[in-house]
Amino acid sequence: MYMRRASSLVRCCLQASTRSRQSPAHRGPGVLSSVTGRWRTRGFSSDNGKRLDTSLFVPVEPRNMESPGSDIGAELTQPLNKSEVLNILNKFYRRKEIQKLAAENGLDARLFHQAFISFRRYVMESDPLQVDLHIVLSDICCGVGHMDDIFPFFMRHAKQVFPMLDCMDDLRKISDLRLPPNWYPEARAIQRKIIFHAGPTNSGKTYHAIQRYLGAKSGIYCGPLKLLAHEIYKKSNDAGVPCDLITGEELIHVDPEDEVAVIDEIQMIRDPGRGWAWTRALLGICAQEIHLCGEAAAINLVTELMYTTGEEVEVRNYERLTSLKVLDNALQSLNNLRPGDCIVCFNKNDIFSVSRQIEARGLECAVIYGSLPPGTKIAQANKFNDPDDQCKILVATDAIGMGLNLSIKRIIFNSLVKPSVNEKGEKEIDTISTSQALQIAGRAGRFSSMFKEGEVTTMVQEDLPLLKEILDKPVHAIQAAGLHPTAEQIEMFAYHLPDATLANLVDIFVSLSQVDGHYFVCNIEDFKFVADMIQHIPLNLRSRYVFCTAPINRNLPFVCTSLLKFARQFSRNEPLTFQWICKHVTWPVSPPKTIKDLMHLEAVHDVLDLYLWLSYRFMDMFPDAALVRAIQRELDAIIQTGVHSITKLIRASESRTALQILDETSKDSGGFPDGAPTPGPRRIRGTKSLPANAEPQKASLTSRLVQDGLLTPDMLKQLEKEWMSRHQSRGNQTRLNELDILKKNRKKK
Ligand SMILES: Nc1ncnc2c1ncn2[C@@H]1O[C@H](COP(=O)(O)OP(=O)(O)OP(=O)(O)O)[C@@H](O)[C@H]1O
Ligand SMILES: [Mg+2]
Repeated sequence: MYMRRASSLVRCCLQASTRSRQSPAHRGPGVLSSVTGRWRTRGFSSDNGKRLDTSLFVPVEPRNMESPGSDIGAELTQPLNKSEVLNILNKFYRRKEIQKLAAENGLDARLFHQAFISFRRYVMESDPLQVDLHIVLSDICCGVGHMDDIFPFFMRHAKQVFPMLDCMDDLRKISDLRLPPNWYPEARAIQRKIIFHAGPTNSGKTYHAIQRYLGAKSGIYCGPLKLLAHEIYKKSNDAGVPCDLITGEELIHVDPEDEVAVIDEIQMIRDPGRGWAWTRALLGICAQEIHLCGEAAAINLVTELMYTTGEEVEVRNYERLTSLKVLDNALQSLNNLRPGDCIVCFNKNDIFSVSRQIEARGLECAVIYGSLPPGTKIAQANKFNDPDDQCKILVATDAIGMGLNLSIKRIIFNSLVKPSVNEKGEKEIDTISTSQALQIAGRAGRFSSMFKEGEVTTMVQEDLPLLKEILDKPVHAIQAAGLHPTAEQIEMFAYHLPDATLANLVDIFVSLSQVDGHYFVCNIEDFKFVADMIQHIPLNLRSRYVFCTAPINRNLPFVCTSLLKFARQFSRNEPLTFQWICKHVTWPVSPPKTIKDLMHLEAVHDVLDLYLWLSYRFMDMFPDAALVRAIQRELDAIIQTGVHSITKLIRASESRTALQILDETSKDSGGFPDGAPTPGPRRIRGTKSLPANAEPQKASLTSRLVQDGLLTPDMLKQLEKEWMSRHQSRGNQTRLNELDILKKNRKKK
């Protein structure tokens, strides 16, 4: 997220490259030597000690090499006996010397096998066979040649199947990420002053950096959360210093140099998914003064990185401005809530469930989670912050977890486990880190708020010792900064490997890449996901790369299919007009009636965000940004009213959910799994999720069964289990969410 002090919105359009590409295979096989001993190149287990994953090398269908016309080989020698040739080839494959030689030429066992299969097929199926190879095979059949003489031909073929064998040195050079500072010559051309504002949460780091930003002639602020960016945006405009707001993770290059740049929450540089954006900002921003704000754990790394740019770092340390106390008692019951409490959950379902229970106690609460539009988040935050508003409880995800200034007295962790994606791109569920816990806890007792002392605790007593343990752990110094291959690097890779898909290119890139100890390559799963999704759409590489870096949530099917449609329309060179996008999102939209409607509207908001993000990059093809921004604001307002009465939506969803799930269950299982109902209680008592006014004659089979008392709680549980296992594989996230809500509500009963 970037904020720029300038009067007009800054835009950037990446230029599409039209450079023609030529595959190494087109350059011809070169001169072959039949002296096998001379076929030595470097192996792949590589100079940097890192083993290349050759499973990423996707074989390419070899191009037709035989000369047209008559079978000159047969005329010069004799026709080949195919079964004899097959026998020779198989022996060739099994020879230890050949395997060793192949390995020395870059073919590990896997590649050797794949290349051989392809070579054998080529030899057996070519008619006529290349003259030189025909002669060599004929000599071997006659006992005047040696089997090893096949090797050069085999290697020539292998290089066609795996073109990267021929350009490993080039590929290694391109993917050498050991000097990232050199990627930003404009920034290297100026001497920047780096000031690091270090300290715990709520110590005034951002405040001091922003004071300088406000005083400068021009400036840029970069931060991790939309809500935080809005906070700064508002502060700036309130102070009479106009500024613009740009969202999206990509650093937008603009020509003029700024006087001041603020990069907030610099410790995010270690983030396995997004760290690269901080590295890029730190190394690439052209400003006379760069103000970094964040945890002291980043000081050493930043100082080391700045040695390589020749820039000195001035560290300013801050102390916490207010006290923060970890309580000895958990909240235990929502009956113990007090004004100024914020319950932090790590998934949306818990948000809905908790807010519903709070409302059932006659209390009003504000709700903030990541996928809400900024306007809605701000409205909810304002409502909670407003001393005259009766809404004094906040239920939020860690969307409030960094840098924000809210009127929170006490943070209550609903749980301490959070799903995340690790360095390898794998999903994990783990307890939150000390840094995350400190950041979230640090929202309590903000200096600027009415609560000058912060408190932190958990929902359940058993979690409290763990919270204390997490908070007491030292935050280790950050070791490495994230990197991401640039468009230029990928483009150079594509030049050498024109037949590889973009996802395959980045995989090979990451596998080959060399980084020094100060950096790591961020996980690229989201990038690859989009790359695979749009692979079949004809796009030039630059445009394809831009689409792949679009910040989308790949768990939202509507957003993913929208990106796909955008890319398709783009590839046809048909501008995505306002009418087109309205039709696509079926604008105008109705206010949400259920949580599912709300989620859909959030996804529509994301789609409009995507449009705007792409419009910065491709102005001509996404020409109606102003109009889209206008309907996005309207949509934000519609979502705001929905969230305002979120508990009503939850209630509506609950009653629908029960029937929907039961319907689904009956459809999927074809009625009862065992045929006859088991004996037991005749009625599910207090199942509030069934509508009281359901008409028996119109209700679904399952709801009638429930009403007739033929479905017992145990049977329902069993059905749910089966339904879950059937649907899990289909990734029907919304339904599962709804089911979760239902289950939690039943537990309450
Ligand atoms: N010297 C000051 N004068 C007035 N207000 C201040 C001062 N220092 C900090 N504040 C206010 O205190 C609050 C906390 O400060 P700030 O947001 O800068 O903390 P931080 O160290 O950046 O915290 P975090 O690590 O959570 O981002 C803000 O509302 C800020 O405006
Ligand atoms: Mg801050």
